[in-house]
Amino acid sequence: MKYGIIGYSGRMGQAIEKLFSKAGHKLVYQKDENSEKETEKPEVIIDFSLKEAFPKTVRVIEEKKVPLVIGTTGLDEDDFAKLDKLAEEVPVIQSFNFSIGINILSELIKKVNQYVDQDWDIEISETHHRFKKDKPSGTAIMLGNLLDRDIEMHSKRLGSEFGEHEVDFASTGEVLTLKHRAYSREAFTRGALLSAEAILDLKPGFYSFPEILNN
Ligand SMILES: NC(=O)C1=CN([C@@H]2O[C@H](COP(=O)(O)OP(=O)(O)OC[C@H]3O[C@@H](n4cnc5c(N)ncnc54)[C@H](OP(=O)(O)O)[C@@H]3O)[C@@H](O)[C@H]2O)C=CC1
Ligand SMILES: O=C(O)C1=N[C@H](C(=O)O)C[C@H](O)C1
Repeated sequence: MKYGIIGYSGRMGQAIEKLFSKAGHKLVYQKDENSEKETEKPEVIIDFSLKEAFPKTVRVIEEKKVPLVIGTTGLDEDDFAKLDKLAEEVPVIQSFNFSIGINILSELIKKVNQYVDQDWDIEISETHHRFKKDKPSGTAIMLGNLLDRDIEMHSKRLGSEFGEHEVDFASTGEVLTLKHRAYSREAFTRGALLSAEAILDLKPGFYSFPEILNN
C-alpha cells in the first residue's frame, strides 16, 4: 500500500515507517510541524502527532479524501466531532492505544466492574517516558471512560518507559490489580499496521480498534 505519516519525524512516526517498510508498504507522504513532502497520492494516512496538529490533519484528509488511522492523544470532544464529520466521507479508525494487550485489558476492566460495588475504590496509574507531553495518557482516559464513575488518575513521566497502565480495584482488606506494560513501540505500530491494511476495504465511517480486531 502507498501510505502517508503525519508526525513522521516523531518517535511513533519513525517506528511506523520501520514496521510498514518491513511489511512491504511504500511511504509516499510525510508531514511534520514545519515540513510536508509528497511523492505520490497516499491510499491511507496514519496520524501519530500532537493535538496541536489536529486542525492540519483534518485539512489534509478533507483535501486528499483518503482513509485515516489516528492514534494521536489529547483529542477532545470537539476534535471527535470533527472526526465524525470526516467519517461521513472516508473511513476513520481511531484509538488512544493500538496495542492488543490494552484492548484485552479493556474487556477485563468491564468484567471486573460488574463484580465491584460503590464501596470499592478504583484508581488508574500510568507511567510514560519523560518526553510525553499529555497527562493523563489517552489510554488512561479511555480506560476511565469504561467505568461508571469519576476515576482518580495518577501519572508519572520518567526515563524511557514505553507505556505502563495499572487499574487498582480495592476494598478494605484486599486489592485487585490489572496491569499492562508495553516493551516497545512495536506494541502500538503492529495495531496501526493491522488497521491501515484493513481500512482499505472499509466504507466511510468511524471505527474503533476493537471493531477492527474482532473482524
Ligand atoms: N494510540 C496509540 O497507540 C499511541 C499513541 N501515541 C500518541 O502518538 C503521538 C505522537 O507520539 P510521539 O511520536 O512520541 O511524539 P513526538 O513528540 O516524538 O512526535 C510528534 C510528531 O508530531 C509532529 N507535530 C507536532 N506539532 C505538529 C503540528 N502543529 N503540525 C504537524 N505536525 C506536528 C512533530 O513534528 P516536528 O518533529 O516537526 O515537531 C513530530 O513529528 C502522541 O499523541 C502520543 O500520545 C503514542 C504511542 C501509541
Ligand atoms: O505517548 C506515548 O508514548 C503513548 N501514548 C498513548 C497514550 O497517551 O495513552 C499510548 C501509549 O501508552 C504510549
